[in-house]
Amino acid sequence: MAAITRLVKRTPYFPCAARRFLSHAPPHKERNVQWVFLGCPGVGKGTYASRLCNLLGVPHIATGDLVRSELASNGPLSSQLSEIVNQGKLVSDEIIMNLLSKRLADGEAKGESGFILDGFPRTIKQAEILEGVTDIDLVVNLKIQEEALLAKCLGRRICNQCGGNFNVASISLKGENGRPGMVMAPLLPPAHCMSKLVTRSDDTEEVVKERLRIYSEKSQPVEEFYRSRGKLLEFDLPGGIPESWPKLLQALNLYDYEEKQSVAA
Ligand SMILES: Nc1ncnc2c1ncn2[C@@H]1O[C@H](COP(=O)(O)OP(=O)(O)O)[C@@H](O)[C@H]1O
Repeated sequence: MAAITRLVKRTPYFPCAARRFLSHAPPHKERNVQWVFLGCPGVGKGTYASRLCNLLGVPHIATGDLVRSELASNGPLSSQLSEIVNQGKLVSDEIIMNLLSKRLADGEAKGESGFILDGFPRTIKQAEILEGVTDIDLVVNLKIQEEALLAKCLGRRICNQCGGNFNVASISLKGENGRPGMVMAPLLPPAHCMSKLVTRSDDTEEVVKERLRIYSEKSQPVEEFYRSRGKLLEFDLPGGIPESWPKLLQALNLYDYEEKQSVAA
């Protein structure tokens, strides 16, 4: 992680300069996982990435969270960011690299190692920068049927006290033309969060549609970037968390690992 932090700090967005630091990357076996989660808005990247981070003991670094906390800080970037995010557009690579660099440096100071990145990289340029500074072991591309994405974004609720993510959408898609049906039960908060639920300002129908459009234009090419490097694991979510979590662990060869962890706990 030290190498990526150093690099991002010194050369926020120049991939060529970034490559010079590659030799500082720690040897593969001596470090924790360095994974990336890709997927459309609403697919559940945050939910599954944060569960895996708890299991593996690595930080969950979501660039969307970094953007939202910068926004909430009312710092010099706040009004610019608020305009971009509320239109469903992407923040510039330069701003994202600076926010990420700061997050990595803070984590490094606390002794963090490894990571799961969620929502980054989102453009080919970001993927190239990342490739120039560190080795990504695996990229998980989460997918669900397109019809569910909008409903999942509109149903998303966040507890403004504990930060927990919930979803009030109840999704039921019929199977057709060989495609299986899918049921996703709402993910309801505990009673003490109920009165504190808020909706993200960019989770409106108009903005979600724009985010989905931008995903297919700017972020889908990132899937191909990793596919061509043999790093992409495609994972079709079969339903909600109860069905999907065990299958995801199997796909990642972590099923036994989770059992051992829960026995040890
Ligand atoms: N890697 C990134 N590059 C550019 N903008 C980003 C990036 N990550 C997050 N953002 C900004 O933050 C917003 C929210 O991101 P995120 O929470 O990942 O939402 P979602 O995946 O649900 O669209 C994005 O719409 C975008 O404006």
